[in-house]
Amino acid sequence: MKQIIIATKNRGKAKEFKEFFIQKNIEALSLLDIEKQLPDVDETGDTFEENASLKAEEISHILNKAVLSDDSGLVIDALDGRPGVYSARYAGEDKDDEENVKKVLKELENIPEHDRNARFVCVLAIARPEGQTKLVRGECEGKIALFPSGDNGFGYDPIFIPDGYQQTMAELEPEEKNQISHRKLAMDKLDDLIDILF
Ligand SMILES: O=c1nc[nH]c2c1ncn2[C@H]1C[C@H](O)[C@@H](COP(=O)(O)OP(=O)(O)OP(=O)(O)O)O1
Ligand SMILES: [Mg+2]
Repeated sequence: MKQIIIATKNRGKAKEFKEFFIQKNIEALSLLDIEKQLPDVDETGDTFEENASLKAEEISHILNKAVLSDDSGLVIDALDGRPGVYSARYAGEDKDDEENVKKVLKELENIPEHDRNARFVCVLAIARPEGQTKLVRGECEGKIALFPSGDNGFGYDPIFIPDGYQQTMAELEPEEKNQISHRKLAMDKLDDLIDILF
């Protein structure tokens, strides 16, 4: 089977990519599956595109192979777009999904339902030892719930209600999330580019 490397150390993302790629008969290996010790890439960019490029390019350079990376996060209108590119470290560098969720809910404490619009954003980058990095973006619109519910998924899933649904992403079955998510929408745009990985 063909294999691709996903430049991520996030277990939740890695699981979703394995599911997406297995449907294309491709095995997705994350940095958690690789013996070689790889650095945590500094995500110093101001945009998802910059950070996705940084991660893909650094890991591609070290492994001397084409790799795919994912930079993603939650953009909340009432918070002027925060946590945005800071989503993973919103409550501090020792990131913890639960603390991040708590901080967002606290900041939205007095915000009524109609002002809780948000979107999940996912930018995927393909970097190769030679050739320009390619980027695609997917977005999933929704609202921030008043309190967390559900045990599926990861990150901010327990507080994100996608448009058209009454449940949070964490209450959806993984298969349902994977049909509507920002990551799925970005994956769909990757289809035309995927051959450059091999
Ligand atoms: O589908 C999602 N459902 C819920 N939350 C999500 C999702 N997608 C991204 N998120 C949140 C998790 C994390 O707080 C941030 C990503 O940060 P981001 O730097 O891209 O990933 P990360 O540091 O966890 O792993 P890595 O950089 O190794 O890929 O957005
Ligand atoms: Mg990260």
